[in-house]
Amino acid sequence: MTYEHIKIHPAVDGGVKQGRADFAGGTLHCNCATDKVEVKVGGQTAHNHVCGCTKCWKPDGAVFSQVAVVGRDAVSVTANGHKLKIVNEAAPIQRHACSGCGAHMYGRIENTGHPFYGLDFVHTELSDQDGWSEPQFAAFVSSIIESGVEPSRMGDIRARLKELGLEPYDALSPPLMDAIATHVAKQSGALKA
Ligand SMILES: N[C@@H](CCC(=O)N[C@@H](CSCO)C(=O)NCC(=O)O)C(=O)O
Ligand SMILES: [Zn+2]
Ligand SMILES: [Zn+2]
Repeated sequence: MTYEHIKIHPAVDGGVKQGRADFAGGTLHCNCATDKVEVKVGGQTAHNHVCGCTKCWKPDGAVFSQVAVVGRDAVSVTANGHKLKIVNEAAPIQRHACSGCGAHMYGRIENTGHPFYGLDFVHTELSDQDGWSEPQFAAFVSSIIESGVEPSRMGDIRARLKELGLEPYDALSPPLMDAIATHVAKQSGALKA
């Protein structure tokens, strides 16, 4: 039995494409026909994953987003930055979206106490270049129900994610959850800083 007919995200539906260890970054463009917002990412991304949460940007028709992190110092807006608007200033991840096409160009954490402060969130499918790090797991899988996916479809969707080698989690992956908990424990004093 294959679950190939279950669509997750265009970047993985045909199989997960491996990244290149020597890839040193590239350029993202929004989906506007003209005056595209351009963002330079000056390094390879990490922790790429598909995310089912309602906050991450998904291409039309996709059930999951695909999102990775990179150091904030590596991210710069190189064209048409005037089109960018922050989706929700109050969210931990401030997503800078193109007001023309809606694509999220980068998500930035401004709270210096956040476990992931220093990392920006980017969607490397907005780049024409090959070599970006491949998605490694599926996060916030149960959250797709919040976007209207029928709960009865969850078994097939999780089976497809496993078939693609994207282990499904209902939060982030265990290493990332451990990193968050370690940060919190160091802040509270439960662990030595
Ligand atoms: N059920 C909620 C979950 C939203 C959520 O917590 N999303 C995570 C992961 S986004 C990238 O992996 C998060 O860190 N959000 C912070 C933010 O969005 O600013 C839902 O689906 O909405
Ligand atoms: Zn645009
Ligand atoms: Zn998300």
